[in-house]
Amino acid sequence: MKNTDGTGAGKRAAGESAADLVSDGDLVGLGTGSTAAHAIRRLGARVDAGLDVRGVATSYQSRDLAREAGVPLESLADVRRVDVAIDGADQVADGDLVKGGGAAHAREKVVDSAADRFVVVADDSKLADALSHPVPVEVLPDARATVREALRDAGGEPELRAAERKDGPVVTDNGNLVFDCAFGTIEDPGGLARDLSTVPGVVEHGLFVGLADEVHVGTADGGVATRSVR
Ligand SMILES: O=C[C@H](O)[C@H](O)[C@H](O)COP(=O)(O)O
Repeated sequence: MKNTDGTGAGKRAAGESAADLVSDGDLVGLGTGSTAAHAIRRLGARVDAGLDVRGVATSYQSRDLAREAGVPLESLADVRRVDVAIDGADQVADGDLVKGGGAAHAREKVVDSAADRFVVVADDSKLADALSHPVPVEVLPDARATVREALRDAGGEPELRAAERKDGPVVTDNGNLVFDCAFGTIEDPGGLARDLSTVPGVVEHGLFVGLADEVHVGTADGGVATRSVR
C-alpha cells in the first residue's frame, strides 16, 4: 500500500522502528529530514526512560532536534566510528539511495559511512525499481560554473537549488551551494557516484551506493517492512 494519506504515518513507523534497534552504550548517527526526525524523537523518549546513548548530528536540524528531545550529543569532529546510523532517503532502489533533499548529504555521508550498521528509514513512496531522482551535488561556491559544465558533460541537467523564503540560492550548513542534477534513470549508480566524486569543486553528492545495511519501510497503516541489503 502506498503511503499517500499525507499523515506521515509511514515515516513515523519507519523512524520509530529504527530507533527501537538502538542499545545501551551506542553512539547513534542522527540523520536529517522528516523521517529521521521521528527516530530522534523516539530516541529522546527512550533516553527519558533510561536508555544510555549518545548521538552525533548530521545537520543543524538534527542537532537542534536532538537537544530538544534530550539526546546527549558528541561533536562529529571527535567521532571516529558510529554504532548505528539512522537516516532517511529521497529515493531507494536495491539498497542504493539518493539523499540530500535537505542539503545535508555531505555530513550524512560522513556519519553513515562511519557506522557499523546504517539503517535507512523511509515510507514506501520512496521505493523505486531504479534510481532516477535528481542527485543533489554540494559545490564550493566559486566552483559553481566549472562544476555546472562538468555535470552537463556527465549527461546531467544541473539546476542551482533556490532558497525558499530568501532570495538567491540555498547555502548549506557547510557554506556551500547545491545543484540538483537530473540524470534520467541511473543505470550505473556506482559508476556515476565515482565520476561525480572526481569533479574538482564537488564537496559531496547525494548518491549513497553500497552503504546501507538495512532499510525500514513504513506504510500508511503503521506497518514496517525491514530488509537487509548486504
Ligand atoms: O538532506 C537531507 C536528507 O538526505 C534526508 O534524509 C532526505 O532528504 C529524506 O528526507 P525526508 O525523510 O524528509 O523525506
